[in-house]
Amino acid sequence: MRTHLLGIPELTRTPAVAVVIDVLRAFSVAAWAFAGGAERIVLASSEDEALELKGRHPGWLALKDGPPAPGFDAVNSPAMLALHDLPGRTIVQKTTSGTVGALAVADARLLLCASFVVAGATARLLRERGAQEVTFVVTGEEGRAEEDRACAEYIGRCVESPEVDAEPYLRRARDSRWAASLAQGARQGLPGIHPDDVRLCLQADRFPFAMVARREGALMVLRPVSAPVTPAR
Ligand SMILES: O=C(O)[C@H](CS(=O)(=O)O)OP(=O)(O)O
Ligand SMILES: [Mg+2]
Repeated sequence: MRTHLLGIPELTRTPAVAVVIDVLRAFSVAAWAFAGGAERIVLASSEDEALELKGRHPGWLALKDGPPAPGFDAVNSPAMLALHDLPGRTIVQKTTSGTVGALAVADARLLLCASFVVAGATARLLRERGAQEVTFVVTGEEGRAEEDRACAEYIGRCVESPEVDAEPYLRRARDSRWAASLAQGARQGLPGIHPDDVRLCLQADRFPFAMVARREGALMVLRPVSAPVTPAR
């Protein structure tokens, strides 16, 4: 499988197959939300759109990154999201990097959103779909975020090999600038960051599903899709 790692500003055309990576924290949060029973996640293009959707659908749960904000129910923290009643819920998510990256490749034929916790399942789905060429959108730090690059490289290796040691990739993510920044934010008690967030994000293959984004009417919707276990190439 041929792979390309591109930052959001480097996207000049829509790839046929795109895997949008945001380890810290948007697509780890999304995975934990599905594991907690959430039905779907609507990827909003702006905070205003998220609030407008929430206004029209009061049962939806509006989530944004940064500190808690008026009108929003949740923050972009896997640990704090677990405190909400999630089964069957629709979440509207807007973050600085992850959701922006997904919407930048919304017209891809196959669009997956991924992080370490769904990495193995993402690789299995790519293998099942016979992907020959994949563009990984490295959402953090304009394509330089080490936690996202490590995750992309791990998924790429998992497509090709039956057994890949996740530890070197996780170590790169643990040593990343944004992991350190979140850990420091947690120590300082900054709102919107929980001390368990980095640990919850940096677990390889925790969940058996991949996450597929598709247009559903006017909305871009992310849903979990079970990924069958198939032999590596
Ligand atoms: O909430 C996060 O961890 C980040 C915030 S920022 O982009 O680093 O300012 O958002 P995300 O879109 O999940 O990377
Ligand atoms: Mg990020």
